[in-house]
Amino acid sequence: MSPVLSLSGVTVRRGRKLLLNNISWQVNDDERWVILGPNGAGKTTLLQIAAARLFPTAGQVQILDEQLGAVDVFELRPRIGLSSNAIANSLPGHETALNAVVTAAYGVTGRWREEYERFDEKRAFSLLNAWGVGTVFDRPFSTLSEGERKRVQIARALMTDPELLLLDEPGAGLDLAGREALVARTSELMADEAAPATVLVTHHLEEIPPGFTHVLLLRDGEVVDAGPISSILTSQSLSSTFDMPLELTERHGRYSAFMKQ
Ligand SMILES: Nc1ncnc2c1ncn2[C@@H]1O[C@H](COP(=O)(O)OP(=O)(O)OP(=O)(O)O)[C@@H](O)[C@H]1O
Repeated sequence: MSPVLSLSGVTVRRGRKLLLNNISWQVNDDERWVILGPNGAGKTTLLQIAAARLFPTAGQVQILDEQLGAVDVFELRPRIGLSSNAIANSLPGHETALNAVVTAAYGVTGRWREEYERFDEKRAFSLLNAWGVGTVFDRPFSTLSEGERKRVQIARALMTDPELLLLDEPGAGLDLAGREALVARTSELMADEAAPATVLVTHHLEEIPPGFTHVLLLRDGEVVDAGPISSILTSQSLSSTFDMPLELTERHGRYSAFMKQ
């Protein structure tokens, strides 16, 4: 077990607003973390830091044994798989699903004049297949359904065989069957010993795939609690995080929560 991500006293300030306040957090290579918290809690900001796409105003960030601020982020980023709305929005809509994935190998979003190795295209295709979207490989990204896009994005995030995988709301906008398929596939990936350390941001407890080991609860840019899901995710900790009396239920490794009646 060794750390892949380590934050110490991390603060992000924009004007007078503190987006993150004095966050200390460590992710080890065999851990799968979920980040939960209300709208505006700072989840995406935290993930952007973990992805080496944002520098903190104060504090230290160590990613894959490199110190943020003292490393060339363009060398570090290919070692981190990121699936987020921001990345999806930067993918040119006319690019095919296959190109949306294969371009990750070159750290770009659109195909230009690069000569892609046959090996890369084969890997991109097999990732599309593994995520159940192999049949849409030649369709423009903009014509894909939300569920197809989300799966293409995850395939893209895995293209460079990352050591750290960051998924920002991968289930947002999916219908029930799409969500369940995504949860099942992610859970399968997490069960693979070779899978990278993973951090998943979600709004819905139903989207936590079985196999996730840890949870970080965030509120107003501060950590409410963090640690193993089995001990940290409770009705009480959720109620404090969301400032509402909530009752947590767990069944076969799946979670949900409702307002206490
Ligand atoms: N450049 C900025 N200047 C000022 N405030 C900002 C800036 N960027 C983000 N914020 C604010 O920081 C807070 C945290 O944003 P962030 O997107 O990290 O939250 P989140 O937990 O991911 O929210 P959501 O669940 O709604 O996606 C929000 O209140 C947001 O409005």
